[in-house]
Amino acid sequence: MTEQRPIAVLGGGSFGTAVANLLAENGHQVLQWMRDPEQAEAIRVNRENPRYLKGIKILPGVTPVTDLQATLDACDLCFVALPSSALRSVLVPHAERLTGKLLVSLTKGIEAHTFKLMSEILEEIAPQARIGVLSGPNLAREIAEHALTATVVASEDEELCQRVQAALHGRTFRVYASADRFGVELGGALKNVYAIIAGMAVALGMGENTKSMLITRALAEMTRFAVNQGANPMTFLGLAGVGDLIVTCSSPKSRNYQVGFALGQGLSLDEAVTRLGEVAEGVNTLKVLKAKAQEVGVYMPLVAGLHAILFEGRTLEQVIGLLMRGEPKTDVDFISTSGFN
Ligand SMILES: NC(=O)C1=CN([C@@H]2O[C@H](COP(=O)(O)OP(=O)(O)OC[C@H]3O[C@@H](n4cnc5c(N)ncnc54)[C@H](O)[C@@H]3O)[C@@H](O)[C@H]2O)C=CC1
Ligand SMILES: O=C(CO)COP(=O)(O)O
Repeated sequence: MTEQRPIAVLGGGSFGTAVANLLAENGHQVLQWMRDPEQAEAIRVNRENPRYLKGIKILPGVTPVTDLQATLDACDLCFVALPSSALRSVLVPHAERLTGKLLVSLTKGIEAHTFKLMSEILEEIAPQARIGVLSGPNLAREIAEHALTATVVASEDEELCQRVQAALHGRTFRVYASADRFGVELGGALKNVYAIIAGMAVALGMGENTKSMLITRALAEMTRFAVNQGANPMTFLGLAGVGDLIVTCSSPKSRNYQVGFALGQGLSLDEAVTRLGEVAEGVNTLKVLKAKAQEVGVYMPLVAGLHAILFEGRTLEQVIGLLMRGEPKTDVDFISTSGFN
């Protein structure tokens, strides 16, 4: 299935640029929309996005554009790689143009105040659009450098999944399909919080046992929350769950991990975010997730602990003490404890 019309990628950051290049590599004409005309002009002239993906050659099939209306009119398939804080405000003025389009969110965040995932916002803005998400262990720079990578496209709309697979499958990029849009998207949003904790642990010189404990307990916590919200826990065993959790909690290339690392080095949250200069979705997700977990009564000690350090004036030592001395629990939530005599 070849796309007859150009494909849109909304967002001029690192992930939008990496995905635009992948599509162009597969022979598609890509309109990459960004809000900054100077950035678009620089990419047009130099074929590089120096602020967000320095050193990566942007292929001729990618055209940087700044007219969102014209971009949406020209395309049927549209990937949305905007920060979660911007997605709604960018698209609301163009709601009518989205009817019938295939909108695929690449954004891994949760909206403050509404607790909506990005595809839910898309659905609300454009009820007549066809909606999907793409999520997985997908560091933008590694994709751009052609590291072998896999991801998940998730939608109830099977044809949408097939079109995204056809558009993105390539020599170094493999796309799996899932019908569990909610679970896939939730996994991508939640793991950012734990990447901050993992970065912090590394900066503090903690060992591999600690990292493994963190990742595994993070998975337990994420899954517990997801099940409470109605998601299928099995999805968390896939690329968009444990896969993304591993890469983001292990890689200094992850921006959330970098924020955590800077915090572990003693920087304040503001300093850490400023030093990064890119989107770290986990900071906002932490705030909304802590409130939601409390509201629905889901036990999320790692989320509560990081929140206490960043926003409630607790010290790391106090939080570690509380976590390690917490009452004994069973290992895996979803295995019945009736096996004990
Ligand atoms: N970079 C990565 O490795 C991956 C990122 N993602 C997700 O993709 C989303 C976008 O992230 P990145 O591209 O990495 O961010 P980035 O920090 O590299 O770039 C953000 C881009 O958004 C633009 N932007 C900010 N506010 C805007 C607004 N109001 N209107 C229009 N454009 C605006 C900025 O100008 C910049 O071009 C995030 O939700 C992230 O979690 C998902 C997978 C991998
Ligand atoms: O989502 C990502 C990898 O899958 C990218 O993570 P960061 O936003 O932390 O860089």
